[in-house]
Amino acid sequence: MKIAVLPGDGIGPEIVAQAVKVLKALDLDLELNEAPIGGAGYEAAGDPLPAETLKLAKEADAVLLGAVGDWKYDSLPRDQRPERGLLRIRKELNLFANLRPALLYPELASASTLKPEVVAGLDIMIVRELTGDIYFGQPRGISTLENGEREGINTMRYNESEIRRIAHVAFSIAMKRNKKVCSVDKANVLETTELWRQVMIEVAKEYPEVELSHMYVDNAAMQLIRAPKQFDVMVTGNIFGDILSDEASMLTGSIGMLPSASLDQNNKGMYEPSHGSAPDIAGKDIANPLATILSAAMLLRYTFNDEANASRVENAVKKALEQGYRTADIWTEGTNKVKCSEMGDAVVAAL
Ligand SMILES: NC(=O)c1ccc[n+]([C@@H]2O[C@H](COP(=O)([O-])OP(=O)(O)OC[C@H]3O[C@@H](n4cnc5c(N)ncnc54)[C@H](O)[C@@H]3O)[C@@H](O)[C@H]2O)c1
Ligand SMILES: CC(C)[C@H](C(=O)O)[C@@H](O)C(=O)O
Ligand SMILES: [Mg+2]
Repeated sequence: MKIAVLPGDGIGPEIVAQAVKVLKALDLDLELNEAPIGGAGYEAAGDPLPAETLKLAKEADAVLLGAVGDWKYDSLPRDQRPERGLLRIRKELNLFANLRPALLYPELASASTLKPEVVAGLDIMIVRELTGDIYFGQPRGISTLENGEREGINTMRYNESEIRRIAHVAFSIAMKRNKKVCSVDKANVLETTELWRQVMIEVAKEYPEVELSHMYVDNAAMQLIRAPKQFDVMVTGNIFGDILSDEASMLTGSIGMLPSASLDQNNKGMYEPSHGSAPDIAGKDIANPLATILSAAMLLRYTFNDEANASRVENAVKKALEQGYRTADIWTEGTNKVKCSEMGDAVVAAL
């Protein structure tokens, strides 16, 4: 198994080290190759996605990524900023399907800011389209108008085939779950998402067993907090999925619990936590590494088809939580507050 390991910035190196520790403890035939991305790529090669890093990622079966970004790069030209490196690698590898499972481990019911009964038993799969939408649409930029005023522009854009392929991913996943897909759009206002809705309805005909519903994104944001367990699979575009997945992470106790898989048509994938580089807590060994460890489990499941080891890692996470280990973000009275590296050790010990 050839894995490109891209720790990135901020807490990236700390959390990726824990996931690597867990993967190594599994006794698999692993070839791990590390390379810089994001701010680390800019420092090393003047490019947030250095050519060497991209080559390594393309040659690997899968990519394990930490996070990118730091405030100190915010004044760089946009193409040199860390986030652009992440967007480019997603596009270059054609990782159009971003799976973000929001699953509540029962031990963390009281770590959520919502009432335990609202979140108990939560198990939502957010399917976010990842290589289209306003993130990539042209034209974009900031220009100066004739009257001297500046104008910022981004273009929300989806073509039919992009919507169709993410719809198939969502419906196929729903077939293995509770057979419910909620498509989230803003079809009452935006033509892009009016087309999104039309294509969802067309594709749904190929999956007669799956119940398709539609929800406007503003209502979806509210429903996720009001009654999150009504959802099974949620499918949505890039920007709405970015926002709703951060929101959903809090249902699981912390943003530090939400893993992700970004897949191409052949399940080659990049695996990363849904959260960012958390510059506010970087370098202190206090970040929650579980989202990254759970992303490594997704790597085993989706790219290597190794359900046994994927479940082994997930069960070890569950056991570590049952044993009372908690990083600061999920700590509650009566549990054992541990550092990031100690949480990694606890998961390894529970394998
Ligand atoms: N996929 C990615 O690489 C990714 C995702 C989101 C944001 N970013 C970037 O990260 C930087 C910081 O962005 P932000 O502050 O808006 O979002 P963030 O997700 O980095 O942090 C938001 C808050 O959540 C906390 N947090 C995040 N991950 C945590 C973890 N594992 N354990 C404990 N607490 C955690 C942080 O301390 C912070 O208070 C920016 O440069 C942004 O562009 C990168
Ligand atoms: C850092 C940023 C480019 C990224 C995104 O918006 O996709 C992040 O927020 C995420 O959710 O992975
Ligand atoms: Mg995000």
